[in-house]
Amino acid sequence: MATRTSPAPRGRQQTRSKGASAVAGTGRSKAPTNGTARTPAKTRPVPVAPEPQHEDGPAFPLRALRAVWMGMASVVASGVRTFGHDVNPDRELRRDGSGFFLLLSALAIAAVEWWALTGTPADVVHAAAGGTFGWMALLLPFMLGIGAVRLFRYPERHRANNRIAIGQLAILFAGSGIAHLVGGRPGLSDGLDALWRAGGVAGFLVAGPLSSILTVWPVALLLVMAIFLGILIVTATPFRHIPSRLRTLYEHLMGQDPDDDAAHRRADGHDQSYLYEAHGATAKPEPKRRKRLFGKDRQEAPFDGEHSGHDADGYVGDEAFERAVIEDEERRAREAEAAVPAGVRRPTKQELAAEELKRSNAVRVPPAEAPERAPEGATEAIDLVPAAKALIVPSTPVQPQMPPTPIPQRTEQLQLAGDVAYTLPPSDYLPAGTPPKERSEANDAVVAALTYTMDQFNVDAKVTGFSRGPTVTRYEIELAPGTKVERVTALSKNISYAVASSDVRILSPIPGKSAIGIEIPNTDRETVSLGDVLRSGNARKTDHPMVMGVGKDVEGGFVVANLAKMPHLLVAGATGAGKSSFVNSMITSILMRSTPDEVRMVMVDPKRVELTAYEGVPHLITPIITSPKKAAEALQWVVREMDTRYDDLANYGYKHIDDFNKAVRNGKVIPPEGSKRVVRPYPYLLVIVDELADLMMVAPRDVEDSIVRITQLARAAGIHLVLATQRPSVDVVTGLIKANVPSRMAFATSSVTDSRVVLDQPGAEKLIGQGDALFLPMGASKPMRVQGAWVTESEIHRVVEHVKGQLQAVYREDVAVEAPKKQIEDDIGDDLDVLLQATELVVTTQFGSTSMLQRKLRVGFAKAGRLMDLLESRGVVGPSEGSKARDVLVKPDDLEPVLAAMRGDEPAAQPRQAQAQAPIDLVADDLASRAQAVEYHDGADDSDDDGDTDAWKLTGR
Ligand SMILES: Nc1ncnc2c1ncn2[C@@H]1O[C@H](COP(=O)(O)OP(=O)(O)OP(=O)(O)O)[C@@H](O)[C@H]1O
Repeated sequence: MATRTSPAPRGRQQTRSKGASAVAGTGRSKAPTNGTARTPAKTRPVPVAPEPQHEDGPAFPLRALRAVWMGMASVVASGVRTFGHDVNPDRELRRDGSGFFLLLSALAIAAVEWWALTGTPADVVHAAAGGTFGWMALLLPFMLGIGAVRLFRYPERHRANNRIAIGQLAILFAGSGIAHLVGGRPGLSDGLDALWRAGGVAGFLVAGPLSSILTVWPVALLLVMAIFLGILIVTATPFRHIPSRLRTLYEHLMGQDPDDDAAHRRADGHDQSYLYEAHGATAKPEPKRRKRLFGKDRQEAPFDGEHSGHDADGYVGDEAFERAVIEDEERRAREAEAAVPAGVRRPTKQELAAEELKRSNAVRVPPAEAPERAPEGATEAIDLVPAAKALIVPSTPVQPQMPPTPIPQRTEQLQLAGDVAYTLPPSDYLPAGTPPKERSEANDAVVAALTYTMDQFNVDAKVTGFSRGPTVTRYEIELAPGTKVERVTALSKNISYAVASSDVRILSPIPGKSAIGIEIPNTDRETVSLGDVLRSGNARKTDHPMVMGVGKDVEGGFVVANLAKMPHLLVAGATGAGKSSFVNSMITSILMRSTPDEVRMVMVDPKRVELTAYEGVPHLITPIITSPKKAAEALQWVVREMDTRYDDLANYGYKHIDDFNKAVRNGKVIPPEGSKRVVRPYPYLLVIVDELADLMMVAPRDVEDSIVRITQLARAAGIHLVLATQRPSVDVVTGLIKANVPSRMAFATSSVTDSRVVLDQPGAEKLIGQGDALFLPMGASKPMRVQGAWVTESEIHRVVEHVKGQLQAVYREDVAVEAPKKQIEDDIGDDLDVLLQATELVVTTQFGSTSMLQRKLRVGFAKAGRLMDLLESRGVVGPSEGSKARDVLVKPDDLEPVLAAMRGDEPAAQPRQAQAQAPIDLVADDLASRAQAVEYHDGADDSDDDGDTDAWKLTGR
C-alpha cells in the first residue's frame, strides 16, 4: 500500500497526482519542524506520486469544455449542498461532474417521458430510455435525481451510493419485466415499438425467457420479490428489521418524534439514514444547529449576568481539556500530521475511500449484534433490583447531536408536597456540544499505521473497522485463521510507537466480539457536553430523580446511570484526571432533573473550592461541610438518619424506601393512634465526599465505621454515598470500604497499584486524563471506558441560580447539633484523665514542676514530661526554663473553662449555628421545633408555622 507503481489510466492519474502532490507538499513543509524529532527510523521510502504531466493532458478545446462543464456542475452542486442542512464534502472526493451528468439526464428524460417533449433530440432520449426500460422510463428521472443528489452531497460514501444504485437497478429491471408481462409479452417479431410500449428491451430480456419456461404468475411473483429486495437494498434493511423499520417509518410519517433514534438504532442495529434516503431527501436531517450568540458558539457564549449576578465573562473553569501550552490550530494540525509514523505515507483520501470499498466488513458492527451490555453476574447480586439496571445501556455507535428537547419528560411545574410549585431548570441552560465526528483524518492515519505495523511484522490480520468515541477510538482487528491473538498483543509497544502514543490499550477480545480492540487516543478529542447526555434518549427514558449523565462510551453512545442502583460509588483518579468535573456533572444532573423533595444532598468538600458553587441550593440539608472533623460527624448523622428510616420501614412493614414512599403517597401509612406525626415520603439522600483521604486522615476509624455501616445498609433506606479521592491507596480506600462500595469510576491513576485498588485490575493508569475514565458499575465484570460529561462553571452557576431562585435552603440543624460533643484533641489521646488531673494540680498549686507531677500523679519521667508539653501547648504553663519550675499562666479562677476545653466540652452549638449561614428565614422557635422534631417517635408536633418550608422538609417529621 505504501508504493504504488502500476500506471493508472490517464484521467485517474491526473486526479490522483493532485492529491499526491499535496501529500508530498505537506511532507516538505513538515521537514523543518519535525526534522530533529522525527527522523524516519525506517528507510522505507515515502513514495512520491509523479508530478502531473501536462504535455499528456487533453487538447485545449477539450480542457476548456471540461472546465465549463465542471464550472456549471460545481455551481449546481453547491446549491444542492446548501439545501436542508449544509454539507461540505472534501474537495478531493467531490464528483460534481458525474452528479451533474445524472441530473441533466434526469431532466432530459423527465422532459420527454413526463412532459412529452417532441423533436429529434427528444426522440433520441425516448429511444434510449423508453426503448431500454419501457414504462419504467417514467421512474428513471427519480432514480437519476437521487443518484445526482447523493453524488453532490455525499460523494465519499461509496458503499452507500453503490448500494442504492444496485437496489435501484434491481427495481428498474424487475419493474421492466413486470411491464413486459402486463404489456402483453411482445416478442421481437412484434417490432421494437411494441417492446417499448411494454417493458422495453430490458423487460423483454428479463421476463421473456422466463415466462416462456414458466407461466406468467410465478414469473410475476419472482419479479415482485425482486422489487421488494431492491427496496430493502436501497434502504439497507435486513429482513429481521423490517417490522421496526416500518414502525419507524410510520412514526416518521405521522410526525411523531422519531427521537429515540438511539433506541431504535440499538434495536435495529443500523443507521436510519435510509429512511430519508428512501424519501429522496438523501440525508437524515440533523437536529437544528443552535444559533450562535454574537458570533460565538453557544457553549462559549458568556452566560448573562442577569441570572448569575456575575459579569459576562463566564467563569474560570469553563474550558474543557485544559492545556498548559497555548498553541495555535495550525500547530495542532501539524501535530496530528506528525502522528503518522515514520515510514508510513499518509494515504490520500481517494486511496482510503478505495480501501474502504474493498473492505468486506462494515466499519461499524451493528449494535443489535453486539451484546446487550447487561453486566455479567448481575443476577447474583443479593439485591432485589437487578444489578444490571445500575447502568442504563449506552446507545449506538454513532450519535448525531441530540435535539435540544427539554430534559425531563414530565410536567415542568413540579408540585412539591404541599402547595409549593417548583420549576426545574430549563434544558437550554446546558447548551448542546459540538456534533460528534464519525471519522476524522486522525483515524485514517491510525488505520494506515496499524496496517503498516502488522504488515511489517508479518501478522496476518487486518483492521476491519473502528468506532470513534470522543476521546479514544477503538480499532477492531480480525485475525486470519491460524493467527495467534498473542501475535497482535505482543505488538503493543510497536503499535504505540507507530501511532506515537503511549496510551494504547489492547482489549483481547472486545467483549462479545471475535475481534481484538485497540484503543488509541484521538489526537482531536471532543468534549461531551452534559446537556447532550441528559437530552439523550437513554436519559429521557426514565424520570428517576437519581439519574445522572455519565458521559460517552468508546462507541460514541451516551452513558447514563442511576445512582440509586449503584448503590454507592467510589470515584478515584490522580489530580487533574477529572474527578471534580465528574462530581459536578453528577450534582448538576440532579439539580436539572429533581426537586429537593425527591433528592437531598450532603456535600463534604475538604478542599473548600470544588463544591462551593452549590452553596445554598435547596437540595442541601446542611451547608457544604469543609472541615474533615465536621464531615466525620455528618457521616454519623447519616448513620442515625439511616437508622431512623429503617425503624420506619420496620414499623410499617416495608422493605424499601420506594415502597414506603408509595404507600405514604397513597395514604396507606397511618401513624399510631395519638401520634401527631405527619408521615411524609423520604427523599433520596445523596452524600458526596469530594476527598475521602482528608477525612480518613482525621478520624480513620470513625469515618470507616460510618461508611461501612451506611454502605452496608443504606440502599434500602434510599441513602447513597459517592466517595471521591485522589489517593486511592489502601489506607484511604480500605478493604472494608472497598468491599462495600460496589460501583467504581476510575479516572487516570498515577500507578497500576492505584488502578488495582480502585478497579481490582490494571487499566486506569493507561487513561489519558481530563475525563477519560473506566466505569465499573455494580455487577459488571469489565469496566467500560467513558469520556466523562463536561459541564462548565457558567452552566453550573446558571443552574444553581435558577434552583436557588425557586426555593431557599433550610438546613437541618441536627446534622451537627446532635453530633458527639467530645472533641478530644488527637495528641491527648488516652491521657485525658491524667492530663485533667495534672492541669488541676498545676493551676491550683500555681507550680509548674515536672517532678511534682511525677510524684503526685505517680507517673514516670517521660509521661510527666509529655503532660507538661501538653500543658504548654494549651497555654497552661510557659516554656521550659531549664531546671526551674515553669510559669503557670492560668489562674485558679479560670480553671473550669480550661478543663472543659480539654474535655472537648466547648459549646458546639454557637460556632455551629454561626456556620450554618443563617438558614434562610429560620427563626429560633422554628429551629427549636425542628430540633424537637428529630425525635419524632414520641410524636412531636409537625405543624410548623412556615407552611412553605414544611412542605419539603427532609424527612417530613
Ligand atoms: N469530562 C471532561 N471533559 C473535558 N475536560 C475535562 C473533563 N474533566 C476534566 N477536564 C479537564 O481537566 C481539568 C481538571 O479536571 P478536574 O478538576 O475535574 O480534575 P480532578 O481530578 O478533580 O483534580 P483535583 O483532584 O486536582 O481536583 C479540568 O479543568 C478540565 O479542563
